[in-house]
Amino acid sequence: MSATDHGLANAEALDLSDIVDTERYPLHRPDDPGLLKTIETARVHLDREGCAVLRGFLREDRLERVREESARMAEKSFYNTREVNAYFTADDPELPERDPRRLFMTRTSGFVTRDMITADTLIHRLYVSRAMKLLVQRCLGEPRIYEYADPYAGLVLNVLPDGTEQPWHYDTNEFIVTMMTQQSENGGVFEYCPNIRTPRDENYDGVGAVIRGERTERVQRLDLRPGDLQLFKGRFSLHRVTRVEGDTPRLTAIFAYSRAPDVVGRLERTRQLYGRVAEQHMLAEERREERADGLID
Ligand SMILES: O=C(O)CCC(=O)C(=O)O
Ligand SMILES: [Fe+2]
Repeated sequence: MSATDHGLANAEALDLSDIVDTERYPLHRPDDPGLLKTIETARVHLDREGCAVLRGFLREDRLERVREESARMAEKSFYNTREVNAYFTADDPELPERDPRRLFMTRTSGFVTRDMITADTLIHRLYVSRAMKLLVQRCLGEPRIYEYADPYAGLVLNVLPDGTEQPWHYDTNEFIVTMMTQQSENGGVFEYCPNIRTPRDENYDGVGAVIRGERTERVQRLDLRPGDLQLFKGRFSLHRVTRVEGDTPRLTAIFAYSRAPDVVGRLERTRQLYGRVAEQHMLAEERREERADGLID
């Protein structure tokens, strides 16, 4: 045990061998040929279809602990249910009924936020560690990535109990890193349509067909298991988590990193997702408003 290995979240940690399967993913040896190959493969998959999975990232003998920790935290989850389309926009009665902007689905988001995830949990230790950030930035081909400055959103546990789902949507951030910590008995499958839209073409016909269930050949189903690490670029790939069935909630840790430092979520979005806001959200919003008024910058 090194001087800095105190069993708490440690931003300098390079050796994660008590959490990560370092036989398979030797993060503490950045130039290991096997690791270089893993990173190269992840980059190819991310470029081609916006998704890469590092199977069995977590040590097998840590699966039960991470499951227990997250199941305990899940009891503190805040839930919010609303009707949304894939773009999170309001209904527009001027558009034809078949337009995907008019297809509304029930979304229940359940989240445990970073401030409720203690520094001794495995997911918190992973999130802040240097080794994890290095791995993610190398897989994405980014020069550097940062933790969110947001006191809630940087690390969250997503909770999907019986009967809930995450309907078809795009993400607003460039990429997310996730790790399932508890699988549901049935359902809860991650499905995605690689690059179904591009910056120049929304492809409303294709998107509408997928949402209505008419074009299943475009849909890829990912057999995710607890302990797998998933990297996903969700700006252009429509995706969902199918309805969970059974008494065991589907639990997923979401590790949010950004290309720029100091990212703080919007005030109203934060209130909607997590049911409350912190001082940082209010301050960040004031600064944004000042900038919009042209008073600073
Ligand atoms: O839980 C997952 O596997 C994906 C979640 C997701 O799509 C999101 O949080 O935007
Ligand atoms: Fe998403």
